[in-house]
Amino acid sequence: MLPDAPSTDAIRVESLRFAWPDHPPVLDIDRFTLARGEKLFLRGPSGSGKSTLLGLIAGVLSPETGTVNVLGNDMATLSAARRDRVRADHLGVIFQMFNLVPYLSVTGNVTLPLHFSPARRARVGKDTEGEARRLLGRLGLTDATLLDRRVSDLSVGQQQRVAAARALMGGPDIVIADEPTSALDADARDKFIELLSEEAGRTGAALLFVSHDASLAGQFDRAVDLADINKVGVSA
Ligand SMILES: Nc1ncnc2c1ncn2[C@@H]1O[C@H](COP(=O)(O)OP(=O)(O)OP(=O)(O)O)[C@@H](O)[C@H]1O
Repeated sequence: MLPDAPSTDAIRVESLRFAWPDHPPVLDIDRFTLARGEKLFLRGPSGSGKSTLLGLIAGVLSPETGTVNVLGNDMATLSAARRDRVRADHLGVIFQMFNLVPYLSVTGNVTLPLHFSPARRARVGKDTEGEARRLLGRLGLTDATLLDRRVSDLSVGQQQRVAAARALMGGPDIVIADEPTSALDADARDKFIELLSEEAGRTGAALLFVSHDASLAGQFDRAVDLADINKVGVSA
């Protein structure tokens, strides 16, 4: 695979419009950027289009008009295979509902991205289970007896740490977190963001953290309100 074109932006969205089929527009954004290595907080109320924007950035949705550029790649013009490759090699996503594979162990879930990305596997080296243990430890899951347990047996807070370790596995350039802290109390939430941010910083990954909770903004380099960049108003 050819290297991605150099770009100072990790994500650059320009003149983006998107509507779900048979619905009024959800997003109309002139410009939105995430710099490489930047830790950005994106706030917006429920239903304002945050997950939709993340779907466009990840290339699972296509804009009606405009461009979504990820690490120099215009996602809409890539072949489906190339888009999958950009996603697998460069993006680590913590989903709202975690999307862990329930029948796999903790280690099996954390090492999963390596099966889809030779680039990420190469960055980790041979000891993939050791790296899974290290990441889980850094995120506060230090109990070694958990590693072989099915993720469905874990608490929500523990599952969240597994999801974060999976996103960070193999040093992606961009870590995207879609409202992953709503199940946690304030102390656990702040600690989780601190650890996630530290670990992303260690590898120079950019962090895009999305939430409705404005009180989290102080933990990031920069905060953006979706309402300030999206020309489609929220009626709710
Ligand atoms: N698959 C879909 N088909 C049709 N409409 C959708 C679909 N997914 C989301 N929407 C609509 O798009 C709008 C934005 O939803 P989205 O999930 O992006 O918001 P959000 O800000 O992430 O909300 P939340 O914080 O509750 O997750 C909502 O009006 C929603 O009903």
